Amino acid sequence: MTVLRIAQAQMPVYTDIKQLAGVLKTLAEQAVQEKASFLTLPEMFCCPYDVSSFPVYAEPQGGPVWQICSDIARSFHIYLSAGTMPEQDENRRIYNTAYVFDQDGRQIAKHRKMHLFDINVEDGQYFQESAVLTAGNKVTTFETGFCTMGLAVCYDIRFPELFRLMALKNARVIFVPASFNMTTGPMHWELLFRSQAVSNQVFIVGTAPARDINSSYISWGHSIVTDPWGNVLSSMEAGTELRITEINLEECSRAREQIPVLRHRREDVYTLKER
Ligand SMILES: O=C(O)CCC(=O)C(=O)O
Repeated sequence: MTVLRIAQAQMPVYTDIKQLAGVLKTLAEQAVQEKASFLTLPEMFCCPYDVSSFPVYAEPQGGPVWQICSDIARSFHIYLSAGTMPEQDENRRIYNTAYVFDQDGRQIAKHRKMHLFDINVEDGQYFQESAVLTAGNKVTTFETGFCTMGLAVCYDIRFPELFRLMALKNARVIFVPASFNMTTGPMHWELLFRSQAVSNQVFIVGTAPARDINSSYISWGHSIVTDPWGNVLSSMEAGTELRITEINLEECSRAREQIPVLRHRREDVYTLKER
């Protein structure tokens, strides 16, 4: 099948697990009514985006929020890109982790944010994820009934090598749960999504939390879908919204045939390899 419908939930952060379960159920119901095959959630949809909160809300893979997501995917028979949540491993290390579940509720992908968000912009945003988080070290692609897809988290979008490696593994759609801010959002959000999409001739689906001006970190919102030609197919404002976007996977092949940049790489001069 070449056409697929993606439902993106730009939603507030819910820390109460019962409330979260109810909201996700409603979102999944609406997504299914709209004939979407995928539902996507934002970065840290179940935990304030704040270094002091990550250890408080961290759970192991298979924990309560993970279980709710798996149940939602299975009950509504929908693929779920379950944003990210703080994940704690057996050594008490904490990661910013994205999971994807298939329509039977099985986990089919897991990506631990590979590039930690440590920035300090003069008169703007400061953040130091590395104060509490550990970086992942795997490039993540996975198979679906539609095509190979990829997964990255927010700041990862600034690293063209990662996106090129996913494209070389034949990813045609890349999910990016993300939460840019009021400094870097207006400057770089759309530019980065468009540039990674056009350079690698992939669809990129960026899903952000709804803006909450009372939180310590204010989300830019603007959840987005970009296509393999670098077009913006969908772009939200900052508020809560469930947005459906239809994508035609044929566009990936068309872009790659007509402007064959992946084939034109000069591997005799430079190489990019995954360790
Ligand atoms: O790269 C940026 O400007 C924002 C990144 C970010 O907010 C994040 O990684 O959570």
